Amino acid sequence: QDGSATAVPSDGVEYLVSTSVGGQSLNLDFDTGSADLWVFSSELPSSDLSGHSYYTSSDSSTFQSLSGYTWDISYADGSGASGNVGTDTVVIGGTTVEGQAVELAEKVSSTFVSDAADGLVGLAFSSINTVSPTPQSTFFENAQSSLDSPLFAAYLPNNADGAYDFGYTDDSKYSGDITYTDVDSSNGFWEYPSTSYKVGSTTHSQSGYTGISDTGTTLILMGDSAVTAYYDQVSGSSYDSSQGGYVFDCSADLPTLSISIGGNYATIPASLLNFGTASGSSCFGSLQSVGSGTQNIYGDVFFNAFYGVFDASGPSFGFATV
Ligand SMILES: O=C(CCCl)NNC1=[NH+]CCN1
Repeated sequence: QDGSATAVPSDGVEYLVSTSVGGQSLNLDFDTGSADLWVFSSELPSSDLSGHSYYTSSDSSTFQSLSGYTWDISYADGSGASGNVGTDTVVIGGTTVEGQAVELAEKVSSTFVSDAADGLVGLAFSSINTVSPTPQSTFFENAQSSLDSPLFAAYLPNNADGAYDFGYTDDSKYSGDITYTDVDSSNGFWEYPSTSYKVGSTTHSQSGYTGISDTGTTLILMGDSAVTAYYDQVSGSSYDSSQGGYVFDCSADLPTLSISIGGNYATIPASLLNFGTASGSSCFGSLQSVGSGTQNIYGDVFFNAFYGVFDASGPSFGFATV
């Protein structure tokens, strides 16, 4: 059954979706860059639970334990969590999955304790699900057969309520056409070639690079050559290790950044490339370094500008202007 769930921006870092797990409501972070559905649970130390809603399996009449199953995930930003596993009924918007693998946290890293999310819904491919001894399917994979089309879409406008649509694309949320590109899911991500970019109107190549569409990452993370090329065009910008990235004067005139998605450019407006005040009159850039490797990560700032369509037939990824 198709449906749409509201995604609420939370302290500018993520978008949370109210989700029912065994009849218990939790605010979860939908993450197209990972494939585990995990929740804060009553098995955590009580000191980790303050400020969070959490799942208590013994309060759910539909919970079934998966005896001996465990999970342990580490994210690219260094955060992580681990615990045990069961199944329960999960409802998101109008879409229900019975027997969904629900990963109960027994441990979470400090970032999650201080973060608003009560857990994550992984929407990447189950080839990277961390459950042992048997990787589990994602909510989307389990829901696919009940959807009109095997796709979901992310609508995450800047500083405003957005949505995740399941089973259909909603043309009231974008303008123009949706441009699709083939996805290579061999690494478990919604990944595609991303071999060039533009800083303003100047084109640069980044041969061999790919991009990953990742709603679980906040910023746009690219290779150091692209980041350097961009901030070379922002007078007064600098890398400030104490702030953890590139900063510039808040009055700086920023160029646009166009990223290639398959063979097509998506242009991020300059306004979205200023992530906001770092300290005093210095502002933090929405473009930062991904570090090593050739996989760029296109996070929520990308989705602030583009409606993103994740289509399992193909698979393919599509984008359209918000
Ligand atoms: O871990 C990544 C990067 C995958 Cl390429 N994204 N997902 C996520 N969830 C929490 C922090 N980051």
